[in-house]
Amino acid sequence: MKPILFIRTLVSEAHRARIAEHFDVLYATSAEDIARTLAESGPRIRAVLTTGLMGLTAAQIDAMPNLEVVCALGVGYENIDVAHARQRGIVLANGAGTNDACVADHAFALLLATVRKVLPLDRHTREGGWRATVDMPPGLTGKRLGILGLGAIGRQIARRATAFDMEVGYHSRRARDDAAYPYFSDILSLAQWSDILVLAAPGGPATHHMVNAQVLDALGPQGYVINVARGSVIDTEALASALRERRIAGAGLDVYESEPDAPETLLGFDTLVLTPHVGGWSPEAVNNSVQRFLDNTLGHFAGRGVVSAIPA
Ligand SMILES: NC(=O)C1=CN([C@@H]2O[C@H](COP(=O)(O)OP(=O)(O)OC[C@H]3O[C@@H](n4cnc5c(N)ncnc54)[C@H](O)[C@@H]3O)[C@@H](O)[C@H]2O)C=CC1
Ligand SMILES: O=C(O)C(=O)COP(=O)(O)O
Repeated sequence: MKPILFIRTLVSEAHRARIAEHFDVLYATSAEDIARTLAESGPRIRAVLTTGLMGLTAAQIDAMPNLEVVCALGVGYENIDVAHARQRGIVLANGAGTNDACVADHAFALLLATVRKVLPLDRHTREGGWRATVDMPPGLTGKRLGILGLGAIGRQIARRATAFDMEVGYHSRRARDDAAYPYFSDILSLAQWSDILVLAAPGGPATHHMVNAQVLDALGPQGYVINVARGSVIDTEALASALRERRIAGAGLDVYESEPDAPETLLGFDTLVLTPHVGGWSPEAVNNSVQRFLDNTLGHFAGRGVVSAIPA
């Protein structure tokens, strides 16, 4: 008999079919359907697939007394009640390293579009404008790129920046022995040094509003911020004020405090490039993440353990 898996986040039909070779799948994505599934089948569920955004609450965990393993499809797990799950002895795993290249590509897509003003120039061209009437956008060569979080994604961003002949610096919880880039012991000094600040650290309380008015002012009127991490890392109101008062030059955002909506206060700026949390979204990256989910859960049920446990 296959173990019963509850998928509580959007997963394509093709991927669900692949997963169903190994599990009996219960699939629910709306709040109502999730509540009904838990009420009807909670005790039968042995595994859950969710995401950082969709999470899993303590009450939901308690509705599944025989739950053994919870997996986040992607890397982030900020809305999974990890402490509660651990208390219950539930194994936790994520898709660490499955989408890093894709997210780094996307960070660069946002970075280039923002700094080289691609969207306003596209509009200008379609309206019959030509180059004499627009401000010259800056180039990237020789610019300083500051990275918050030199993990899997941060390193891929650093490699790409090096290929663009940019200087790279970073701030993480600690300096890394295996990275030659200059380390800054706090975000403020990194922002003071940087022309462009790229955020690639996890969400959650430790990074909440790390990028505030002071950090944006340290970046300065020629500075840019790119966020592919989590919306909570930037104080949205402080960013809106800095853009309105031109205290920074622009921003590129893939993630928001108000997901799944982009905040109203940001929609009017043409110094801003927005995408709807698609940084880890490519056929290749999603395939990797689904494969990792299978490796994790099948490893667990075969007694080998998961491949990428969420760190303690
Ligand atoms: N836009 C998107 O679609 C995606 C966003 N993400 C976000 O990016 C984050 C990072 O992903 P990975 O690089 O794969 O994870 P990772 O775990 O490999 O790297 C995280 C890095 O952040 C640093 N960090 C953690 N807490 C910190 C703190 N309080 N202050 C400073 N640095 C801190 C760590 O030291 C580490 O270097 C994920 O947690 C997720 O929130 C991840 C994938 C897709
Ligand atoms: O890997 C991550 O953390 C991501 O943000 C990717 O999105 P997802 O978790 O698949 O909703």
